[in-house]
Amino acid sequence: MAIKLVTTAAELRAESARLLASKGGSSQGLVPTMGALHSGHAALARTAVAENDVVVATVFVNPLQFGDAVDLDRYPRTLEADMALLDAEGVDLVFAPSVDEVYPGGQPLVRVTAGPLGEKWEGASRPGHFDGALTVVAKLLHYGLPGGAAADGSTAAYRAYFGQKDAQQLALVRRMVADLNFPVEIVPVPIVRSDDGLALSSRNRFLSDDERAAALVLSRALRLIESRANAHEPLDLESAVALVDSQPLVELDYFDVVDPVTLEPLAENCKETPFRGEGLAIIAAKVGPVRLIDNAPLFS
Ligand SMILES: Nc1ncnc2c1ncn2[C@@H]1O[C@H](COP(=O)(O)OP(=O)(O)OP(=O)(O)O)[C@@H](O)[C@H]1O
Ligand SMILES: CC(C)(CO)[C@@H](O)C(=O)[O-]
Ligand code: BAL
Repeated sequence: MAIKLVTTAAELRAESARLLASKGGSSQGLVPTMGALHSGHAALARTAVAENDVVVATVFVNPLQFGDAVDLDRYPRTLEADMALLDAEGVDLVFAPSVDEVYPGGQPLVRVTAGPLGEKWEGASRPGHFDGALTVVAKLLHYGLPGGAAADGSTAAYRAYFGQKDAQQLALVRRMVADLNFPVEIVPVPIVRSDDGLALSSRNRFLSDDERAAALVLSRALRLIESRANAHEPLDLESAVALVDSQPLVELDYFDVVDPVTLEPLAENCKETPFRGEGLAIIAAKVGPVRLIDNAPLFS
């Protein structure tokens, strides 16, 4: 394997500086993950490798963003397989720190607050989740800063890659980077799905065969809304909700069409009259033991 594993911030900076110097590189990409990698993560890594001279992936299951201790304990940890997947995509470095490395004094006293955008949708079901996620993303973005400077004193361009599957997380990361002037470009990567439409997620492995089959109703409901938007028809959310509700193994949490930046619901008249404009259809549901999220951008 060409890929190298580092576990401390000091090693990461030194290796990043060494690689940028040896490749004569002028850009570094960061791919933050919680591990248990699948083809969705591979797409993030592939995009980062195509656009940067040096690519760092991080694998860290962040306790701060889990409200539920059971969810944290059972979160899959598969570092060896993760390294092989990232190596195959051409990633240079994997940063997989311990909890002590990231939070040496225990839980941090000072944290990032996600604000009102962090309290709706996923935030309403997972209180504190986005404060925890943004706090670690802030730290990861700092860890992943390109090491060293080129001989002419210039520093490398810096990009970080996030999946559109976690649309609220992406919107919040963009706000944090804009509001707090982080020197990094945030690059969104489209959702990767199974052939049958299910959005890939590390948690899908906890679905039974029946639950997995039932979970397909999420992407089907999104496709319904998407086809109506494309045809400039009224979105008729009620009938899509009824489709989800017809599936007894699926417990719907929310389904709405929102502004893609603010995540505020579009006005009712935008949903009830022939659709024109831009929106994001978002859905979350519990299927058996797993909370699933999915979304679809609408342009018309
Ligand atoms: N199917 C997917 N398509 C594109 N990006 C994805 C997909 N799944 C995850 N990602 C992105 O990968 C990054 C790391 O996500 P994470 O490690 O939480 O994986 P995950 O599969 O979303 O896990 P879980 O669903 O269990 O939270 C995030 O930016 C996330 O949006
Ligand atoms: C961005 C992230 C790696 C922070 O822990 C996590 O929320 C995730 O995997 O989406
Ligand atoms: N992919 C989002 C991280 C989480 O579910 O905690």
